Amino acid sequence: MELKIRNLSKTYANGVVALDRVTLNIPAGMFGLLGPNGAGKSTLMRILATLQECDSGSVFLDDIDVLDEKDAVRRMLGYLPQDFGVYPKVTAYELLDHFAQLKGLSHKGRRREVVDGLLQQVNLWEVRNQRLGGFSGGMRQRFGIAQALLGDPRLIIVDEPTAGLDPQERVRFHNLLSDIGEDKTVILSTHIVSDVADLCANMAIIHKGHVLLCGDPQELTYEIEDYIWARIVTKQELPMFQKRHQVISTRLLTGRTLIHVYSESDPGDGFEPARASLEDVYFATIAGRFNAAAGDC
Ligand SMILES: Nc1ncnc2c1ncn2[C@@H]1O[C@H](COP(=O)(O)OP(=O)(O)OP(=O)(O)O)[C@@H](O)[C@H]1O
Repeated sequence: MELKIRNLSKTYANGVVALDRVTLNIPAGMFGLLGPNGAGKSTLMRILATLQECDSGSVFLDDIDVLDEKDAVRRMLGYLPQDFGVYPKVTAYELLDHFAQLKGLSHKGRRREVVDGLLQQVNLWEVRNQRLGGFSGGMRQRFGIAQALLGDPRLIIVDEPTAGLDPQERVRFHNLLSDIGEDKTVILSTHIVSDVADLCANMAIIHKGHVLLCGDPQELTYEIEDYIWARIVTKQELPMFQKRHQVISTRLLTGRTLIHVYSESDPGDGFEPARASLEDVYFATIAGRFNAAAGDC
């Protein structure tokens, strides 16, 4: 199954251009859509989930015209929105059972099987009779995945699911997503680079409504490897280095600052070749320095 997005554009009534001729191919498996706040990720996710209209462009899910055949898309779609709210006073079991009825699972025995199975899959079986209001952020997000999986969707869209989760909950959530991702198309929108580095076989970076880069995260990291240089500087030295070099990231390291710069040749000034990571790819791309695969998305 492949999702083909062509020249998708959306301008809001206030004049903000959220998407500007976005073109992307999204194959089966886990796909990461990475971009800073305001990049246009949620707008794109909502259009793909048939919840919002675009101005122009086309989207095809294999043969299905996503912008036109909304009912067909909805039958094979699972969606976890960024602001997924739950009713605090009902239990996990009751709410999932309710969503299952809305999805058309009218046969009681069959519904019970599906709801039981999903609660086990997302590891909420033990707490199924507890009220959702008492759930942690991670538990709530896992519940969100359970409802997105109702009806056995082939396309799953999750919008910024790990924001606000603690590291342990994030790992748990990653494991859950990677299990699902094996035989479906999962689009994960996020501004957290490690979500994509840990999980996704393919990715795109979106910024100010434009797709800047796409490809395999490991290959992209490999491509940038020779251009990333590091050194430690003091707080006072930092502005000088920022003036003289293309600094793409700064990180505090026991009171001092580790900086990474992008340079196609040895930048001198005491820099050493650094081991590149997807974070370097991300920051260099956002800074307009790296566009290895632009145009091939
Ligand atoms: N309903 C709306 N009306 C006007 N502008 C909007 C609307 N929704 C989003 N925008 C603007 O469109 C741009 C893209 O927003 P969008 O929510 O798609 O980005 P995002 O990448 O998902 O960011 P975030 O992580 O902050 O949600 C932003 O500048 C945002 O302020």
